[in-house]
Amino acid sequence: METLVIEGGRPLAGLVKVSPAKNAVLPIITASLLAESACELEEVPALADVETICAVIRHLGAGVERRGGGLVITPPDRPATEAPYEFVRQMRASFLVMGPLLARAGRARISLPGGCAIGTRPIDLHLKGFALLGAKIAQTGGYIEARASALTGSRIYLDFPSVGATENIIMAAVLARGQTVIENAAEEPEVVDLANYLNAMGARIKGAGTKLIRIQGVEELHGVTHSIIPDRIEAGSFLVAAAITGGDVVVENVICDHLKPVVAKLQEAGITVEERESNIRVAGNGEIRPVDIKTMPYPGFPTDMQPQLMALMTLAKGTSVVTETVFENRFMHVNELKRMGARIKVAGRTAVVYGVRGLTGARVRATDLRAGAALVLAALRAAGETEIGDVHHLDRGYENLIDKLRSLGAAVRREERR
Ligand SMILES: CC(=O)N[C@H]1[C@@H](OP(=O)(O)OP(=O)(O)OC[C@H]2O[C@@H](n3ccc(=O)[nH]c3=O)[C@H](O)[C@@H]2O)O[C@H](CO)[C@@H](O)[C@@H]1O
Ligand SMILES: C=C(OP(=O)(O)O)C(=O)O
Repeated sequence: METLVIEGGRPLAGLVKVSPAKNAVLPIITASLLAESACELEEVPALADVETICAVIRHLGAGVERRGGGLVITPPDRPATEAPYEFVRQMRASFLVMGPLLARAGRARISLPGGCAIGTRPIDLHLKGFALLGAKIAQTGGYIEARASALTGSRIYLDFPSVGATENIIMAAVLARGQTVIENAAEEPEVVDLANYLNAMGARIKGAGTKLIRIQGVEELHGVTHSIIPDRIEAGSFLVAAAITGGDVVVENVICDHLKPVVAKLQEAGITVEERESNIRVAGNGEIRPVDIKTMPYPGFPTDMQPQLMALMTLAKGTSVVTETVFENRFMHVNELKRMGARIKVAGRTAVVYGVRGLTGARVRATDLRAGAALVLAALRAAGETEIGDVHHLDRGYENLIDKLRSLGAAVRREERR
């Protein structure tokens, strides 16, 4: 088993550059299937999830080529229409090919994504949207099959502002006949980046970034060159790394607006945060005040930063309450943090974190991507050595994590251990 071994207790210092956003690049890669000609993405992070989505669209007939740090995607004239279990099992976001395939090929057969460590994660809202656009949906043998001879614009109200459903419906609707209106749409910056990409390709999407998105269908889309927004969750994770170690770090390549809820919580916790045009400096002074956190859809506090903030709160001077409203089971990191000396009690969707004076290194296991990030953060501050198992989860979403942490002075290495 591959593990990360971290010798804690070193304040991080220096400058770290954030990579392009995983959650923006994945739908953008699938949206490239909608174009009639090649698309170029200027900088694409080397992440396991990016490899997976590229394998999916290659399987569908697209050409995908690395060019420098970017990707050139040549969409197929007639895409294959099936995304098998092997891909969707590896990564749920593979389901984001369904919208483009319905739009381009009029049919799609995609393996039903299962639940995962953070929740059951149904796809009912995606399917409701496709059905309202005129698709016939059936489920057989663990696959969702959707067919539509022609999609027609419709009014779609989402019961919850699901990021994936908003993106998948946008991608299905851009080539539909007439107008689609998505109400209670997700407002996440990654939805906006996808809409900007599609609009540059010739789509007519208005209102992305608000709760009401209007899409006027067009005949066809053409290839473009696009640059992906910075990863706000990677950025937030480094901000917490500086805070938890009492370090002084400049996090470069950020859009400050996207980080408002995270920065606000760090400031409330007594951490010095200086926001500049494209970077944020964080200086921890060793003392962390307790803060309460409630995860919400954007612009609320992001669920993808909840485990990392909880790691910080384990060392606060007092008690914090963390409420997870987006996913029903996103507390798998709690027991692992407890192995390092944290005091946390969970009741339903609420965790009460009683700050302790210090954490100690231990053998722990990453159960998912952000749970893994929380353990890395705790380990950076803990006394002694922490060994984090199942690091493949971190490879999904943190590009060059070890090099970036080392450049800030962390003692971290990757090892094969039993
Ligand atoms: C690749 C990607 O971008 N992943 C992000 C995306 O995931 P993802 O797009 O899967 O997250 P959603 O916004 O769809 O999910 C939010 C909530 O809605 C529920 N739901 C969703 C769809 C549906 O059809 N029915 C339903 O009930 C989910 O179970 C969950 O409880 O947004 C999440 C919420 O910000 C982030 O944590 C993920 O990092
Ligand atoms: C939950 C996450 O990703 P995914 O939706 O791909 O599981 C994440 O990035 O934290």
